[in-house]
Amino acid sequence: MSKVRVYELAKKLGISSKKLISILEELDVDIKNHMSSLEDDMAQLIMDLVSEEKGSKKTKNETPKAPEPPKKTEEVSTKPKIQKVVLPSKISIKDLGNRINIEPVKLIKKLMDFGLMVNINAEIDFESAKKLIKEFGYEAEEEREDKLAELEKEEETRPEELKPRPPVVTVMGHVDHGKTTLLDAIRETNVAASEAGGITQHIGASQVEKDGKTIVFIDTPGHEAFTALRARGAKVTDIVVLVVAADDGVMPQTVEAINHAKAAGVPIIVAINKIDKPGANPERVKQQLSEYGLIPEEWGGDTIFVNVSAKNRIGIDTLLEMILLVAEMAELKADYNARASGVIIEAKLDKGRGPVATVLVQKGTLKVGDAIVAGPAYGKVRAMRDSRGRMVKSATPSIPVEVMGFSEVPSAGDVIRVVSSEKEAREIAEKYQEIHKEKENITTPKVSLDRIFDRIKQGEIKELNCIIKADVQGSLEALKLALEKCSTDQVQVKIIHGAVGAINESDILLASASNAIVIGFNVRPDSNAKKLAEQEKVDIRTYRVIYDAVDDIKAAMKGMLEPEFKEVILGRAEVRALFKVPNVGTVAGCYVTEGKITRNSFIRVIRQGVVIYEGKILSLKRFKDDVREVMSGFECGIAIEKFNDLKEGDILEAFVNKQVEQ
Ligand SMILES: Nc1nc2c(ncn2[C@@H]2O[C@H](COP(=O)(O)OP(=O)(O)OP(=O)(O)O)[C@@H](O)[C@H]2O)c(=O)[nH]1
Repeated sequence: MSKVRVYELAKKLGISSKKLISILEELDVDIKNHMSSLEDDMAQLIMDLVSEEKGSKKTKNETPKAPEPPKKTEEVSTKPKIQKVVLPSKISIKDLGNRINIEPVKLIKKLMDFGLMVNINAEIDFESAKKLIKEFGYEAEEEREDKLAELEKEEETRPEELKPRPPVVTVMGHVDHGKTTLLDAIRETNVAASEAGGITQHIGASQVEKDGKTIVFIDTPGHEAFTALRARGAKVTDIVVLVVAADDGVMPQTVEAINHAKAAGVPIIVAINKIDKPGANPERVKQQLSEYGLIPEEWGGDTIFVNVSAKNRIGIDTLLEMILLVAEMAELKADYNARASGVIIEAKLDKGRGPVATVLVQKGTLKVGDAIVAGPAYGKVRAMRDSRGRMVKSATPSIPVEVMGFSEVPSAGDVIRVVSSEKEAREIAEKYQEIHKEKENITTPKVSLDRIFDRIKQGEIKELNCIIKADVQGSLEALKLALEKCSTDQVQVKIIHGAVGAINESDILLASASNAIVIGFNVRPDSNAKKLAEQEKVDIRTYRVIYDAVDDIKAAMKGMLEPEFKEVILGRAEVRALFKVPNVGTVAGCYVTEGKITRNSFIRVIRQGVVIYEGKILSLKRFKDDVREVMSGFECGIAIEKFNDLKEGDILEAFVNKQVEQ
């Protein structure tokens, strides 16, 4: 089939262009109108889908969920038996259909129910394939050629072999509250006299000793780095030290850090810093933190607070003692004799030494000479250095080491494993590369409001995690309460983070790591957050009325979310100058930074991430002429109906509401 226009295809299929356009929009196909051309394979897919739909309407007796009869059965049985199939770690929809003798179009439709839009040649991973064919009465087993799966199986814990391991600590807190100074203070006070003058190596994590016990600190402070690793599936940190400056108190990033640590289920120790300062008020910090559930022991809570001055090296010893205490209570243990594995904390290409990576061993003992694999990188441990720069021959659980000998630079968050030979390491790395090089790598969709109901039904979701960002504290509190009240017996709505301000990258990372949706009330995502959300497949919903948000959540939980209108963002422009024009009002001289602005679009005025007005365009001009649209890279004059309070630097977001056909 050659290229075909939308209206031609609609005619061929005997449906209206409007209906076809809505199908295409469902499939995320980028089309402008009924004159747009479609690629061959897309046209073919639509034809298959529509004819399948028509077919299934005719044959009413067919129950699509019933298991297909097994292809070949040795014995004749009356009950449909669950068929086992062996599948590779990646398979195309087409091949999968062939293997289980089910038309690929049926598989595509089922995937659409799961929220995945794919074409017939798209490859899905084993887990997705397994879930998919389960719907058709098949059970999938992964092909044994996947050595990683074997290794993972082998990694099952042997409780009798577990021995205590050192805690791994991440320092978090608001900007300038003293995270870096505190880490420096900890490292310096720990350098033994004999080593004085010895330079601490920054390899990504540092090891310090206290009373003969070891504590490991992650060198990059902050909750972003912590949650980024977590979003990649790596759980590294055992304890969070939350630094709060005694003269400044709880600030927005203090709250972010608390919520990121809580979402990860990691215990928090509070270090009230800068107690040397004249304005220091540790009691006020305790009071403030108690509002976030961090209640000091003397007030009947179970959070440990330590007063410190990172600058004057006061309280550091006590802090270390408290870390050891919390670690002891957490009973951190690992099997020192298991096959070694760990997480890459940091990696780089060193001019002289080639790829080097800092590894935090989590299990077993990593030794020089071990064959290793981490994502696409493999090799043999040539040499290892500890955080003091000393060459070491082995590294036990929790101990950070810089490893040399990788074929290429692995990524932070990759799991490193020891395997039996370098050959095996190479094979596993090649397999990994093969799987990951395809662009159409399907990641499991995170929670999306549209698909909530399906996932509730499948028992996948018991808690609906939400992150709320709002323009003011009052609306934040109101929305929190209103949403929490939406909880039902089956699903609990849980607000894992709420704050005032624009939706930022850290919110998206937290959502990704915790499978949460992000709700913006009168605020918008900044552009980095928007990009990251697309990449991480995080669902962002923005509202201007609390009841709309509540209605949507309720409807999604009942499987009745039927948005009548879908908002489509056309573009953004930045206000660069303002002019007062008689009979018109304020005209903003703008520069279109993204997409386009059209005369009939709606405009949203955003100031520092907060939506301050929504309305219609009154006039759109290029020089003296009224124009229908202005593309990105051009300047224009915009006046907004009934709104004159524009300021330089405001962002004007143009959008239209498209009706979604039911
Ligand atoms: N008086 C006093 N000043 C301190 C103390 N700790 C840190 N500071 C100062 O506070 C400022 C910020 O400290 P940093 O350690 O850079 O803070 P940070 O939290 O790492 O900051 P970011 O990395 O920017 O987030 C620096 O000027 C420090 O010298 C302290 O205990 N007392």
